[in-house]
Amino acid sequence: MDTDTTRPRLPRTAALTPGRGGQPRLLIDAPAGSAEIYLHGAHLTAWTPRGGRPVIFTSRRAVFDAVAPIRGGVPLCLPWFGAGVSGDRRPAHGWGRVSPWQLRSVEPQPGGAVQALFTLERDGIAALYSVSVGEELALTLSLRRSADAPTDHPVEAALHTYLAVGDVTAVEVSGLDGVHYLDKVTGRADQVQRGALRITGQTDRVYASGSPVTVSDPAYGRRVRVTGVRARNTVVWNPWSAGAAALADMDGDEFASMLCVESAVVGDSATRLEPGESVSLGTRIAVAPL
Ligand SMILES: O=P(O)(O)OC[C@H]1O[C@H](O)[C@H](O)[C@@H](O)[C@@H]1O
Repeated sequence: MDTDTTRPRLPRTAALTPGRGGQPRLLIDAPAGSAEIYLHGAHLTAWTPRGGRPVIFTSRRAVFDAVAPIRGGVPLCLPWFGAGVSGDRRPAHGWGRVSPWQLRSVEPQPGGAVQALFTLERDGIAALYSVSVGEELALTLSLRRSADAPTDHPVEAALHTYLAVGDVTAVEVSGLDGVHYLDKVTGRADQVQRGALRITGQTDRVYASGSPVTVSDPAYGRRVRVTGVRARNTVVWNPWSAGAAALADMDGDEFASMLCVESAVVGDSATRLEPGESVSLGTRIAVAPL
């Protein structure tokens, strides 16, 4: 008899098994799509719509030791992004991606999807993360400051999605024309995107828009659409060869097969939560032929 009361009942389309490094991960094999989510960071490392090819990039050098953040997939950045608004917060991108989350439920959804819910409570913040795996991937993160917690730093969050692309130098990123952005590579604020974005070098930009962004990928013959939900920012990141070479958990050539398009609420959009208040942020990812 299963006496583990912390483990929810799973439908036949899901299994909780040891993954890489022996780390616990949820496998979902729904009629409309499959996915893999590690409890460490509630970190989704794979999503494939039924009959399609994988949409999410995870580095072949990613570390699965329940300590380091996982390189690739969808790191959850919370309750701050990078070093936070104050610029001195550690660990980078907050504690969400390096904490063990609890799996609360896994339920079949209409249309052949499966939804998994994860929770985490720390430092006066209760986080709820919903992952809906189907023909589309829908991720929703809610953060609530506990009623008795003192008001703290402004809250930032990002769904730091690593998209798998056939050749990053050939992709075109549309949906950002005319949007203001902070260029973190040059340090220049208040830049304006003109036309579609092409990736021709190290790219690290925080755009002031959460509207849909489309990555057209001729090498894979597909368009991947990332739609922010209540996102006020979109971060676009590629480390390029030199940046990837400097990362211990990414091979130098892997920069060419990924592009991060992150629905976010960061920087000037950070929210100061009063005790009992909450904020939520989502992203929806869908694929269509080119
Ligand atoms: O190396 P990580 O801590 O995972 O961060 C990877 C990247 O995340 C975001 O996209 C930031 O905008 C970048 O500045 C950062 O380099």
